[in-house]
Amino acid sequence: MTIPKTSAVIGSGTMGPGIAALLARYGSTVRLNDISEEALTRAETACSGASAVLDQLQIPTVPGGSVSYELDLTAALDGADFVIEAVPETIELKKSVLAQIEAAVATDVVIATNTSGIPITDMAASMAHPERFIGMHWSNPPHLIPMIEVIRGDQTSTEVETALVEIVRAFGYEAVVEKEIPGFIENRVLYAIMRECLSLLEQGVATQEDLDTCVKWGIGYKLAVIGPMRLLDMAGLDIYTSVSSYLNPDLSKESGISPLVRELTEQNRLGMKTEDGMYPYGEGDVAAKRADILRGLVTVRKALSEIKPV
Ligand SMILES: NC(=O)C1=CN([C@@H]2O[C@H](COP(=O)(O)OP(=O)(O)OC[C@H]3O[C@@H](n4cnc5c(N)ncnc54)[C@H](O)[C@@H]3O)[C@@H](O)[C@H]2O)C=CC1
Ligand SMILES: Cc1ncc(C(=O)O)c(C(=O)O)c1O
Repeated sequence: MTIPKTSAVIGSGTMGPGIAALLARYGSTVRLNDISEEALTRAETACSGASAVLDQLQIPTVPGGSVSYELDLTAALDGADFVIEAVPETIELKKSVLAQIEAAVATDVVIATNTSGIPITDMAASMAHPERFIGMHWSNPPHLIPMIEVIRGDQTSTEVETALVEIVRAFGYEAVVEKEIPGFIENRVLYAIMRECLSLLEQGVATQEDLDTCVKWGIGYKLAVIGPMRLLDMAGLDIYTSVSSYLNPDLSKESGISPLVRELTEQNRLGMKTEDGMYPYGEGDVAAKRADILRGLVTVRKALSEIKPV
């Protein structure tokens, strides 16, 4: 399967609209579904924004693609060749939505989940046809970050994995096919970074601004060009051995949720979505920051497409 003729994206919050816009750009007829009419209204703006970004990246439009916004789940799923689930990250909700999806599509329709790291096998436990269910972990923003993790559950068929890799590559994206482990690869590494940053912030060793500046320029910039395994060879494994001998024992071992994040979440200070989180946001700040982020990601994506990261 290359790009599916008809797709359904279930959940149109942070991730759904960008996923839908990319599928449509490549010619799929996409139905974007949500239980919230307000979310679907916001999604129309988000999809237009994502499409404008794809224009900036000069991604050609394959004729025939479209996005429609469907409050009714059965209507959204009617005749779908491919379904992506992108509802909130709780396994009970995902299982419930998967059951509804299975009831509405043919038994051979591929159902992919955008879970950030819930084991696919666990999610598939109550499915009638787990062989067609697979992890398809996009990174935010999905229409810009050209790498998707593909994760089989223990009953996912190899044909479905092959079909999904074909779809990912049809977007010109990197497909990383992985073993099933909580958090997969990307989030295990990302959350190790976040854990250490939050620990340094909680200890008063660094401010949010210090952490963002140091990680962006000292790590992110470098790792955008040089992968961490290649960087080990560049630095020298002897250096890594010396440094990790004293540093690894000193790194954060926090196994729970960061106390600071827990406190902010309990205060409903969730970040941009509530205009207050790690940073405060005044009038217009969120829109301005989002625009800056998109501008930066487009610029870097274009620059990186000039080279082949090592
Ligand atoms: N936000 C992020 O940076 C990333 C999130 N993910 C994963 O993608 C999934 C979605 O995440 P977000 O888009 O951030 O969540 P979100 O909370 O922004 O959006 C979820 C949407 O699902 C809708 N929804 C809830 N129950 C539903 C149902 N029964 N049927 C249809 N829609 C329903 C909500 O109304 C909401 O609009 C999660 O599994 C998350 O872990 C993956 C990569 C990145
Ligand atoms: C904080 C955070 N958590 C999860 C994810 C994900 O990839 O699932 C991301 C992301 O950048 O996509 C993230 O920033």
